[in-house]
Amino acid sequence: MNIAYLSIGSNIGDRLQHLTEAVRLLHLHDEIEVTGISSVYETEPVGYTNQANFLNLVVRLETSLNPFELLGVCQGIENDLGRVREIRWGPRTVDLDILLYNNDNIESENLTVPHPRMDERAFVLVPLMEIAPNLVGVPIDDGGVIRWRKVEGVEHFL
Ligand SMILES: Nc1nc2nc(S)n(CCO)c2c(=O)[nH]1
Repeated sequence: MNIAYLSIGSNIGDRLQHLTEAVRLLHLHDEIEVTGISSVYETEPVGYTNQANFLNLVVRLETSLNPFELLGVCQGIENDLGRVREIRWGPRTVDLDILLYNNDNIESENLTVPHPRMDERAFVLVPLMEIAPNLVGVPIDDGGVIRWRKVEGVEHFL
C-alpha cells in the first residue's frame, strides 16, 4: 500500500462544492482510500495574482496506484469538474497536485515529486502540517533552487 498527499484548490464558482466533489471522487475510486483531510483554508493566489482567492485543502491517500496512474486520476477529476486550462497559472474550477508519494523522489516530464514548489506555498504547507505534523523535509541547494529531499529512513507518515 502506498501513501500519498495531494493539494486540492479551487477559485471559481462554488469552490467548497468543487473541493468536496474532488475528495468524494478520489474516495470513490476502487484503488484509493482517503485517510486524512485537512481543514479548508481561504488563501490569496500565488504565482498569477490577478485572480480570485482560492479555497485549499490537503488530503492523505492510501492507494495501490503508481504515481503516474494517480496523476491520471487527478487529471480525470479536474476534467470531470470542468477545468478549462485557459491561462496556465490562471483560475480553475479545481486543481489537484501530488505533493508526496511515499518517500519517493520522481523527476519526469509531467510529474515531479515532491512537488517542486510546495516548500514556498503556505497554502500547501499549513494544511499538510495539520494532517501530517511528523513529516520532515530537508532543503537542499540544487544549484540555487531550494528543493526538498526526503530524509531517508525516517517514518514520515503517521
Ligand atoms: N492560493 C493559491 N494560489 C495558487 N496559485 C496556483 S497556480 N494555484 C493552483 C495550484 O497549483 C493556487 C492555489 O491552489 N492556491
